[in-house]
Amino acid sequence: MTVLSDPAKRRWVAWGALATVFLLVNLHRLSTAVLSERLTAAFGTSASQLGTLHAAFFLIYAVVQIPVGVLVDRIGPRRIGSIGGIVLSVGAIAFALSESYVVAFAARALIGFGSGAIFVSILRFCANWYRADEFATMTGLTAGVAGLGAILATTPLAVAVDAAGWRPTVLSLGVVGLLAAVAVAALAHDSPAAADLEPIAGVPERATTSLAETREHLRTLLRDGDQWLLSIAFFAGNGTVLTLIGLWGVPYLVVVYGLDVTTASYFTLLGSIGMLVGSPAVGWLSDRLERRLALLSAGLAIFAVALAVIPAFGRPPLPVVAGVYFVCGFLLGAVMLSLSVIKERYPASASGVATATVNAAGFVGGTVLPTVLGMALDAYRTGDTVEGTVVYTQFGYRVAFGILAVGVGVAFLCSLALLARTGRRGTEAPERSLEG
Ligand SMILES: N[C@@H](Cc1c[nH]cn1)C(=O)NCC(=O)O
Repeated sequence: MTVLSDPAKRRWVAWGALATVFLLVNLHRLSTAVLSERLTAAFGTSASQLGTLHAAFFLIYAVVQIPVGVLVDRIGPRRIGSIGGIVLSVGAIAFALSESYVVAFAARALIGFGSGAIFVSILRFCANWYRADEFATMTGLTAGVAGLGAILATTPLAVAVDAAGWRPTVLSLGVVGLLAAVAVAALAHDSPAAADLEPIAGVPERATTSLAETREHLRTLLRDGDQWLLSIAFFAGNGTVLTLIGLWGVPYLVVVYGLDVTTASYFTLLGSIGMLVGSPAVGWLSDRLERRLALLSAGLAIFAVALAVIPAFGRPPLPVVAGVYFVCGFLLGAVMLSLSVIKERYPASASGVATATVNAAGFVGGTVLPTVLGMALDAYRTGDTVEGTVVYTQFGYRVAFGILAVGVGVAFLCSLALLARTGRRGTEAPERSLEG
């Protein structure tokens, strides 16, 4: 048997193609920090226009999650994943060639639109090609790819942009994306049977989902208390990491510790490294221990306590801050278990829409929390700027990080409520549940 005809090997090649597209998603979504000066020079953007360009991606990404989940269940991850890859790559090419802010904005929106299709397609692909007790590992590995993308979007992207210019760099990413999307179409069939391969032991063949079934799944999800608890936990956990690593983690260090932006960004890099290692590690542990909710709860408890160190002390020693950033990135791995929990609460035919619903909440968190923190910090402006960063008082940052710590604390309480509800119900999940 060759790599392509052995289903146990073929799934890794196909996952690799999907993961390559997801790596590009993460590079694009976090690229604005490195590109900011060039974009300002190219389009004459103001700070708020640049912020809008960046935020538009996250908003569109969150909005398309549930429709993508529905489509992935009905049409399959191969078509939706490859179309998403093509759309985001065309968006990247258009962005690289754009001559005005309006065109650049539309192109960036297109990148967000196509990108929104990728992660949920990968999860549905994994549900169709991997056993239930491999799902958290695969989700964690995929989330680890996001950590790698976050790392590549820093110094490596800056080096490439310095060497080749921003337009050729983004153009090249677009071309690589097109090739990866073609690889997805060629390799990532919806199931082993769809690829004319033998079934994989322990992986049932999935039927496609009818429109009536999809409607019923959506109705059930809307009324499902477990879904809301998981979505709140994911809103706070995922939103906090996006806020810390993506926005406010650097200005806090610049203003409160007087670090320069480059040194401060090493700390957020530690957070991304935490994400890269923590997501696969926690996913793997969850599959080995056959525990989801207990690990989600323990992870959220440590996450909340670690984060609370900053508001509690205001200016803890720098190695402690480094540890906090790393731990927050690492424990995103525990937060990602929410997706395995919701998948196992629903029949296989709903795995796309179920995971998409919770993932959407995480990206609403990534859109709302940075703004909430910005509003809180605005109440504590000093009127000065350091290295182009607006200065807020140390107390302002204590309030801001306090909001995040309380949010993750609420997520922890949600996980406890889920544990209690699950304990009361016993093992009732329609699909195989790893936890009673
Ligand atoms: N690991 C997350 C992405 C992330 C980065 N910072 C905070 N969250 C992930 O993979 N999420 C799923 C997705 O759709 O990107």
